[in-house]
Amino acid sequence: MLYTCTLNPSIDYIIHVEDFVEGGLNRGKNTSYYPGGKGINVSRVLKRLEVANTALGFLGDFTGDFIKNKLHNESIKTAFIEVDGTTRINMKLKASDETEINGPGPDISAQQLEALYTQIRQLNAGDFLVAAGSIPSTVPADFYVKVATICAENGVKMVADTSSQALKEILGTSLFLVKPNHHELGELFDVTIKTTEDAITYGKQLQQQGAEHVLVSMGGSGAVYISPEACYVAKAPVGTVKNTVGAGDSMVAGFLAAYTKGKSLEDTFRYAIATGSATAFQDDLCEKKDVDALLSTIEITKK
Ligand SMILES: Nc1ncnc2c1ncn2[C@@H]1O[C@H](COP(=O)(O)OP(=O)(O)OP(=O)(O)O)[C@@H](O)[C@H]1O
Ligand SMILES: O=P(O)(O)OC[C@@]1(O)O[C@H](CO)[C@@H](O)[C@@H]1O
Repeated sequence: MLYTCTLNPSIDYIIHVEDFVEGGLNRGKNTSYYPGGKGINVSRVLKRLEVANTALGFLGDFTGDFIKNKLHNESIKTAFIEVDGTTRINMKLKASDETEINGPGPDISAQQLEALYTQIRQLNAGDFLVAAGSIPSTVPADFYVKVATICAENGVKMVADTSSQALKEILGTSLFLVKPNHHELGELFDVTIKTTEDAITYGKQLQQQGAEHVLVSMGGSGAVYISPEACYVAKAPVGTVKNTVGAGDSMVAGFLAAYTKGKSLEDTFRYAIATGSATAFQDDLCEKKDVDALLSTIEITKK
């Protein structure tokens, strides 16, 4: 079974503003509301790629209900723990640049956190757990370390997509997949990643520290994949970019969908890139047909 865990879900409120003026009254043109948060994005894309999964994490109040209802409408199983505060609304402002304002999220009590650890302890060997996104300020900073330890003890394959600080802390435990973008990878080693060669060099160091599969995403420049067997590089397909929010999460979902369906590692990488880019070319997250349409355009080089 596949599970995702989002400690701090969000409604992503996307608003397009022409000629944005800081400090002035701006009138938005089109607006959309999507269930968001990194793990939830992974759940939604996995479902669209026909992979059943269950979304875990914390939700509260009317914004939490919105997210739960949307996920149920998409036939995604959920086992969220209810909290007293209000799940956040993250604003994604589309003007000449993309600006994001992510809220802090509701408080999580020690009992609510313990309830989540109990759920994670109940996962079985061979299950996958995608733990993704920021840690709310009321959750101890060692959350990912604890989850990685529980997963390692129980044979659960953990996928981590989080900040470079949280990633730094879990290195050394056995992880199935990590997917930093090139900025996060650079922060981890206090360097600037400029080229695919740099990404391979530092991605290999992540692998030596316990991550079986390492994907380094590089936005419109594509990605690098350090597999247990070889390194692969791919350019991103060319298209009209509409919304890159969730492109990285989609890449993780694409990787897991292909991997769990038994594709070769090279084809798994191809599917991951296609899924990330298919989302970048849509307003919402991609559908399977969008991914399939891009597959033949992706060239992979083995390094
Ligand atoms: N401008 C783009 N054009 C084509 N593909 C893109 C573009 N931006 C992102 N992608 C695709 O999505 C993948 C992941 O993108 P990116 O490196 O931006 O992830 P990220 O920083 O984790 O994103 P996020 O946190 O918003 O989910 C890329 O490897 C690429 O396949
Ligand atoms: O504040 P965090 O948890 O770091 O990131 C949250 C978020 O920006 O990440 C997703 C895109 O990856 C969005 O759906 C969501 O708004």
